[in-house]
Amino acid sequence: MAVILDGKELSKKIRGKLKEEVKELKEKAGRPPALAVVLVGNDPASEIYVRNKIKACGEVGIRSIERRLPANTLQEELNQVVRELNEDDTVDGIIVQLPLPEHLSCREVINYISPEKDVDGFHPVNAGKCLLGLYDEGLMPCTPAGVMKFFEEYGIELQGKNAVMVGHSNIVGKPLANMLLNANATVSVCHVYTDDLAHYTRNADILCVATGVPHLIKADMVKEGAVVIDIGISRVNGKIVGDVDFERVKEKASAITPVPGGVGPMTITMLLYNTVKAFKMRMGY
Ligand SMILES: Nc1nc(=O)c2c([nH]1)NC[C@@H]1CN(c3ccc(C(=O)N[C@@H](CCC(=O)O)C(=O)O)cc3)C=[N+]21
Ligand SMILES: [Mg+2]
Repeated sequence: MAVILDGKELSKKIRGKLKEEVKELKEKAGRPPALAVVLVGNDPASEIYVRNKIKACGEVGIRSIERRLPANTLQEELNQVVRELNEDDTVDGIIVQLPLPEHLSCREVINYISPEKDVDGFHPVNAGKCLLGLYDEGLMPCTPAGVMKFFEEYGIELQGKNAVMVGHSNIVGKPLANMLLNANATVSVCHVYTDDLAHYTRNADILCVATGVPHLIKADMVKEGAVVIDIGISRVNGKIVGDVDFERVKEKASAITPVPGGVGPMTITMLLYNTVKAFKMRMGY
């Protein structure tokens, strides 16, 4: 049976350390690190995610600012809100909760976020630093960074391993594939158009899946002893499920992340981590 990679437990450990650090930083700077969350419209899932992020900030002592805008906000108005947050010296991190209403461009607003406050790591400047492996010089996207923390924490070797990334989104698949490559894994990137997906996944020592297709990965698609990272999150009949058939795959894998309780909590933990990092970089600490 596989080792369960526990994102709640690892989050607790990292958040505990962050809380201590925030306390010291607050004394030194005379103010705490601050995260601004911009939420456009009232998508119920986004409301929950934003609430969870704000709660997590409170738990480690990060100040949070919620900027709520109506669903019919114009692009120019949204861009303007970001510009104001860029100029506010007491704000260290800015995120614009996705997805945005149809008429708004996320690419356009992300380009307005000052790269040093881009705690989602979505700005092209941070994407470039991620590509180059300049992790310390910028802010890395939270979900891929959280996955890399699992490998670190559990001593999972990447060098020379066959790593397969299923999913090629800009926020997860591409940056995570790139981080695995920077760690000297041999990386294949697959996606919904891949012919014979199982051919790739069966050869994976490290299998990362971020497609949003519930239970796409069945046990017969997984190599004995593989490390399986499930980054999918869907709701099926009111139940949260990942992209991996957890119950069967866990019998075959050597390590696996559950959904919920795996990558999800680590995403929020890395958002807190990035906010503290942005604060330190901005203060010159
Ligand atoms: N600008 C922006 N940045 C994001 O990082 C971002 C976003 N927009 N839009 C939505 C997605 C999704 N996302 C998740 C974060 C945590 C959990 C999480 O903590 N999940 C829990 C379960 C939560 C539940 O019960 O629904 C878990 O997996 O255990 C899930 C999903 C961040 N996103
Ligand atoms: Mg076994």
